[in-house]
Formats: sequence, structure tokens, C-alpha cells
Amino acid sequence: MSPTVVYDRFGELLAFMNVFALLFVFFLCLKGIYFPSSTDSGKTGGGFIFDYYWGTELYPRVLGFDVKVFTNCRFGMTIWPLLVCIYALKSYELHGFVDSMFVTTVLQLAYITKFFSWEAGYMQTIDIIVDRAGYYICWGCLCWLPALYPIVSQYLVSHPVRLGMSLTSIILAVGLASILANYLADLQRQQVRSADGQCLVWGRKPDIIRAKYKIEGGSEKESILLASGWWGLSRHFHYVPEILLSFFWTVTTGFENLLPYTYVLVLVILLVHRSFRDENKCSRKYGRYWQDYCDRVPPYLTAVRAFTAVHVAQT
Ligand SMILES: NC(=O)C1=CN([C@@H]2O[C@H](COP(=O)(O)OP(=O)(O)OC[C@H]3O[C@@H](n4cnc5c(N)ncnc54)[C@H](OP(=O)(O)O)[C@@H]3O)[C@@H](O)[C@H]2O)C=CC1
Ligand SMILES: CC(C)CCC[C@@H](C)[C@H]1CC[C@H]2C3=CC=C4C[C@@H](O)CC[C@]4(C)[C@H]3CC[C@]12C
Repeated sequence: MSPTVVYDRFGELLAFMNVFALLFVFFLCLKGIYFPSSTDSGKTGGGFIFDYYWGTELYPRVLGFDVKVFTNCRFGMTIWPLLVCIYALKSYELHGFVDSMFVTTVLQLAYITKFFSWEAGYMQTIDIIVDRAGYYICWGCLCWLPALYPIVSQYLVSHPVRLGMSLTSIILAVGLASILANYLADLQRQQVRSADGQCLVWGRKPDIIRAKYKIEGGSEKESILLASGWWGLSRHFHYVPEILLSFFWTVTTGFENLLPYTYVLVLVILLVHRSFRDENKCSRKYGRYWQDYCDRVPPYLTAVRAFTAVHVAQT
């Protein structure tokens, strides 16, 4: 049997995953209340619907597996590249070599490879340390991610687009450059923190804030907030190349249909919402140190506005 049967019967597979995920989230909801694996567990206080949506446990374990690492990394981030390859194979069976499919496949696989090379960093993000294992994260990674994230590849199977050599090269180059910028920004923060600020950022001594915060139990800890390099351009600057890279792998579909742009549009909403959530989290965690960082570095919408204003003034 060819793996492209997954493309042919994707609707049925997704329906099955939905039933499984909805039941699994229900199981997790009860488990967090009655048999928690960790201390951050129990009802949210918002009623059953909200418990189900948000989850009742931060780090549930089932049969020795960490549920969120499994749903987010081992399932979601693994099924995505598999689907991208299956859709590319289906397209090859139907139309032979199609350059738009080639570009989107290379860009998505490069992006996913980037994710796995930085996976340890993902363990420190709000998905893992703030969001409980409920409908939002678990159903999201089991159903929403496989349906939405590879949508461009799925669309190109039935709507092949011929880009030509020049467009193929340009989109590949700017797409890979955006992936690199996003990767370097994530890496820069990790390196500065692990070197305790004793390293160079863009050839200079980094501009850092030694931010103190209290952990449960009241003892004090210290962390580094980087205010130069990528992290000095704007707060959450790495979201800009994140949006651009997804736009580049989508623009391969042309402008005839809005459907393949769903992922980019949803991503913009998700990242804007996420930057507010993260700022809230950092402000509560670091207090006046975070305020100091905000005084030095503008939010990215301000940075984008300032960037556009300079360009408009120049032209
Ligand atoms: N495709 C998709 O669906 C999505 C992709 N992403 C991508 O995933 C990656 C991770 O993003 P995300 O999960 O949002 O988390 P971030 O990488 O933005 O990390 C946020 C955390 O970084 C720390 N931090 C914030 N500012 C600074 C600073 N100036 N210096 C040092 N540390 C700082 C804080 O954590 P601490 O408590 O450690 O200080 C903060 O909570 C990015 O590449 C992003 O583009 C993100 C969301 C969705
Ligand atoms: C239920 C839905 C409305 C929302 C579902 C949300 C989740 C599926 C997604 C929320 C945040 C997403 C991610 C965050 C960071 C990531 C790092 C990046 O390098 C790869 C993608 C991802 C793991 C991404 C995956 C989907 C979310 C968990």
C-alpha cells in the first residue's frame, strides 16, 4: 500500500483523531483531578468546560510518558513532516516534479529540522511551563496541527503551480534566510544565558539585565534578559521572521485562493495573542526588571511601525 493513502483518506483519519483526542482530553481532565502526577494539578475553578479546555494538570504522565512532550513534539511535530513528505509524494505521482511543491517542502522541512535542533529551548516556553494539558494544547497538537500546519502542501497536490526558475530561487532564498533569522534569535538568547553573559553578541559585549525573581517557597533566583542583538531590535522580534517564513512557503500557491493562507493568518493571531500572554508572564515574574527591559526595547509592532516610517520617509 502506498503511503499516499493518507492523502486520499485524510478526512477519515482526522475524524478518528478527533474522536480519540476529545476522549483523551476528557481522560486527562479526570486524571488531573483524581490521580495527578505532579503538584500543579486540580480544578481551575472555572467550571467543567474551562477545566476541559485548559486542563487540570501541568505535567501529566501516562504509562511513563510525559503527555505534553508526546503530543507536542513526538506526535504533532513528527506527523507534520510526515504529511509534508506524503503530500509531496502524492503530487509527484500525479504531476511529476512541481517546483512550488519542491519549495514549500524544503522550507517546511528546514523549519521542522530547526525546531528539533532547538527542542531543549522549547521546553522553557509557555506551552510547556504555563499551559496545562487540556483541549487547547493536546487537541491542538493531535488534530489542529496536522490539519492546519501542512495545509499548503495538501493544497498544492490538487492545485499545482509552476513558478519557474527565478521565483523558485528567490522564494527559497528568502524563506531559508527567514528560518535562519528565527533560529539565530532563539539560539542567541540560549547562548547568552548559558555563558552567563560572558560572550559576544553581534561582535559586542551583550547588553543584559540580571533580573531577579522569586520561586515557590520564596527563595530568590536570577536570570538574564538580553537587550541587544535580535532581542534588542524589539520584544519578540523572532516572531517577525516566523511569520515571514510561513508566508514564503505559502506564497508558492499564488494568490488565487485564500485557503492555503489560513495557516499564516492564524499564526499572526496566535503570535500577537502569545506576545501579550508572554509579556504578562514576564511582568509578573520579573516585575521592575521587566519594566527596565520594556523601557529599553520597544514592542515589535512599534518596531515594525518605526521601520515602515523610516522607509516611507526615505521614498
Ligand atoms: N509556528 C507556530 O505555531 C509557533 C512558533 N513559535 C516559535 O517558537 C519559538 C519559541 O517562541 P515562544 O514559545 O513564543 O517563546 P519565546 O522564545 O518568545 O520565549 C519567551 C520567553 O523567553 C524569555 N525571554 C523573553 N524576553 C527575553 C529576553 N529579552 N532575553 C532573554 N529571555 C527572554 C522569557 O522566559 P524566561 O521565563 O525564561 O525569562 C519568556 O517567557 C520561536 O521561534 C517562535 O517563533 C511560537 C509560537 C507558535
Ligand atoms: C486549539 C487551537 C485553537 C490552538 C492550538 C494551539 C497549539 C496547537 C499551538 C499553540 C502554540 C503552537 C506552537 C508553539 C511553538 C512551536 C515551536 C515551533 O518552532 C514549532 C511549532 C510549535 C511547536 C507550535 C506547535 C503548535 C502549538 C503548540
